[in-house]
Amino acid sequence: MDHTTRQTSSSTSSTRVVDVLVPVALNQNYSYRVPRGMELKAGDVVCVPLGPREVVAVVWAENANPDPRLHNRLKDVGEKLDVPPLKEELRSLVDWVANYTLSARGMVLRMALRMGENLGPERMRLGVRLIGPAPQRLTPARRRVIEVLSDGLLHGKSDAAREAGVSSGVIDGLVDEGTLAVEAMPPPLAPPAPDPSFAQPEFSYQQRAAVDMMRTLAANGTFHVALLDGVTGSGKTEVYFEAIAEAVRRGKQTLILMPEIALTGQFLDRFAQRFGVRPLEWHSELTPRTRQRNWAAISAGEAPVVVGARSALFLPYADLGLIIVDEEHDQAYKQDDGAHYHARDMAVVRAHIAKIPIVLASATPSVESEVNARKGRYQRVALPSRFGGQHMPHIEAIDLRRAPPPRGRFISPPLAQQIRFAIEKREQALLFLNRRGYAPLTLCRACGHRFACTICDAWLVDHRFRQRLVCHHCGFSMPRPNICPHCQAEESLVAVGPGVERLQEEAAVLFPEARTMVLSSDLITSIETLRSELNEIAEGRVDIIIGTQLVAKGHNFPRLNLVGVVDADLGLGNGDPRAAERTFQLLNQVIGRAGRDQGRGVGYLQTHQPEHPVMKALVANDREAFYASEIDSRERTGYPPFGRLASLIISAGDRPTAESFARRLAAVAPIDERIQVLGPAEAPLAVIKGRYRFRILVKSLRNVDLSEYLREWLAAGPKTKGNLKLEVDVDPQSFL
Ligand SMILES: Nc1ncnc2c1ncn2[C@@H]1O[C@H](COP(=O)(O)OP(=O)(O)OP(=O)(O)O)[C@@H](O)[C@H]1O
Ligand SMILES: [Zn+2]
Repeated sequence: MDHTTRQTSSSTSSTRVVDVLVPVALNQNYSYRVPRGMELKAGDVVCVPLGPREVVAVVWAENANPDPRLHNRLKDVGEKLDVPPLKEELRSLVDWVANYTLSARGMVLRMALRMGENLGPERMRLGVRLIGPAPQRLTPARRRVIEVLSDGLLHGKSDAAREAGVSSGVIDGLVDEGTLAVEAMPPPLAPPAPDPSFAQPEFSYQQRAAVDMMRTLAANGTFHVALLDGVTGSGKTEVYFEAIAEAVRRGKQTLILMPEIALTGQFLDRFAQRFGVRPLEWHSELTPRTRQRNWAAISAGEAPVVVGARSALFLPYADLGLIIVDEEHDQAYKQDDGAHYHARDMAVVRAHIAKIPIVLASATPSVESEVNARKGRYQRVALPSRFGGQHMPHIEAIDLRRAPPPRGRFISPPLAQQIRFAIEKREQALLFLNRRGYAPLTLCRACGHRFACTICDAWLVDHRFRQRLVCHHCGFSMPRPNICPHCQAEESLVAVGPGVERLQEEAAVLFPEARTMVLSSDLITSIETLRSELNEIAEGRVDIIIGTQLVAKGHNFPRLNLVGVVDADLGLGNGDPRAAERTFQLLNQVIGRAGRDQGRGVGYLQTHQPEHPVMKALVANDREAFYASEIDSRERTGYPPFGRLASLIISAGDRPTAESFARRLAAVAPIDERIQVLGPAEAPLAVIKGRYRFRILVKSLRNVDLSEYLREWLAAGPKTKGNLKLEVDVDPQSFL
């Protein structure tokens, strides 16, 4: 951002007052006087004093009737920043999301203002150029530098040092000798815009119909929701690229939301193959400087296509014309700390406010989107078969009651046999287990002592690679002791149950010649290393991939034909109303990694309940059966989308305080026959980080304004004091 041209306040103030929203945990606007000579309108980004600090904030409205008695106590707007104003469309979104989720408006605004305002101006980059003869004392290092610069062009100073393999001191020495000259580097050129005609693929007959719908939707440019519902490997990405191409042709910006940044690596390359350049990225791993540049490019309209994680939804696009939500069913779209919002749902809201089209893409749509498509509220764009004549994977259940693995092992004999065949055919196998670490529980064989977190209601998970026992809820960790702390027995501790690290150990014993790789979010050191590991897999340099849900979605590994789900029952039966949906989606996604390129994909589900409707639907490749039964049961029980839910989570440093507050709150819930208030009940995760937790579940008919009901209730209810905390989660995804 360029701060060089800005208007600063003059000492004399007019009587004009504006209402400003500051990005802190506050709901209301603050009034500020407008210094004489400063032009301000709604949406302008300003600096204002807030207590002892100056904060970047946004003018929300003119205050036509300021209270004259307050006038002398108001502070002046400090300065107006030279950035484009936040458009009406984005301000409405901030208000809408805050109102719906009961979050402070300032906290929602904050997501739009991640512009890196405290970084200061960019440092000028210095370059060097060869201008004079070689010096008398010509060391090998100096010779290498001269060689690198022999083209006579300006090279970045640090680039030149790196290329020549020397320290910057060697370069400075050559500058002193008059061999090289230092010059300022010109500012980096903006990357070229994506070229919509760069490399358009040939589409199959089935894809062509979908592509036509995508182009029409993007060309019409009005609010419209399409559900791009295509089986894994059907070419959804290629198809929605055509909507993007159309938006680019029309000079509009596109936002592509992805549930996880882990997925974006291969995606960036595929995008570049289609459009000639990579899109701009937006996620939490960007360096502050890149974030600053990208924010500026997005708000100036210089970024035609942005791919990002959920927070990218709140950026100030100059001219947004299309939103794509990839893997729309993914629960990672729900943010559960700070403002609780669902990025897919809020993306539909943004599209509606901005009057632009939106595409929700998935092989296993959420039940909500599926119902919307069935009712005709969303347009279904279907790709029912895979691209290039590839078959859908064949799925079989392995009944663990009949074919159990040997004691202390987790891979059943039939699955081991299939992995062996795959390796012999020089194909890859993926073992999927959604459990990080080595073992979910450690206990003492002598006294039965189980290692639990001291401040959470959770077992400590054994992480052998890090050699620690770790709490997955608060991050507490300790070395794995040699002696039981309870009975002092030696060598008595045993790992119970599998995690991905333990599976790798088992795979190494079963298939000693195979190259294995574990992929799990806790083992990722940086997004770059993850991307290179995923590349290694794609290039076939790994035989057995062992992974958590990190590998389940979106990836394209050409040599992978076998997927073994080690514990298909893991996500079922935990009391979560969405357990069946989640399990169906996740297993469908992970098995969908198989057989995408050549050969037939197969998936094996190790399960204790092969007769469960989810397993039966997967084995029969009958998604209709799954949706029919799930939709029917939601309708009967009044669960979303046929009814609405909200959670109130009350926590405190001690149990009685949390419980009594929760009871008092529940007692004053307004009576409404359309609404049920369930609880309070102790949360399934009763203690996290030393905080005792209770939950109240609110369930209503579909047509009730649940947010408004909650607001009235909370306004009348007891106030939180001390370390009591009340969190509101509208449309909860987690019930823990
Ligand atoms: N028209 C096409 N021409 C060439 N290749 C294509 C075409 N359509 C799809 N493909 C290729 O088929 C593979 C699967 O496509 P893609 O990844 O878009 O499917 P998808 O539906 O997004 O899958 P998933 O839901 O499993 O992530 C990719 O390698 C893609 O490049
Ligand atoms: Zn803990």
